[in-house]
Amino acid sequence: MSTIITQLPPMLNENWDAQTDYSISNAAFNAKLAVTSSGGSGYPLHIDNPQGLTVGDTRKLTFILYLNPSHSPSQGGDLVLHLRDGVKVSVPPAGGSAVAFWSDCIPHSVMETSKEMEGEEYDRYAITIWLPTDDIRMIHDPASPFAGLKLD
Ligand SMILES: O=C(O)CCC(=O)C(=O)O
Ligand SMILES: [Fe+2]
Repeated sequence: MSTIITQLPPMLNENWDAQTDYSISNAAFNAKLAVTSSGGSGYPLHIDNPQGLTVGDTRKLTFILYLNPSHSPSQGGDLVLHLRDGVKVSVPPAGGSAVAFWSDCIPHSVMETSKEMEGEEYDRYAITIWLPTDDIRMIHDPASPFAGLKLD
């Protein structure tokens, strides 16, 4: 995990162009390992950083790594990104897959995990790392093409 935290910001920052320099910080804001058991609750629709600078929250990028090597679609627990024009993108929490999205504007939800099947317990493991920006103008930037995705 520390490898992700140290290598992701420089990797991303090398690839912005002049107009979209999101200046992802080398300082990880926070990280969590979430474990949801079979038949566990999901997350309702939310934005990770809805209040931003009003509460001093500079989180810009949410990076999630899933650790479920034998995941099957019937186990549920998909992350759903709610994009513009009603477009939804489902991300199954399959082991080894990772997803990144803007913490300050992309609404997302997580489907409930299915009840245990044939006596088999299913735990859903997700590591989330939130990366702040060093350029606070990037938080809730109205010029961002994603600005319209924010739910108030
Ligand atoms: O575990 C996931 O797929 C997403 C979790 C999430 O949205 C959150 O912790 O804010
Ligand atoms: Fe979230």
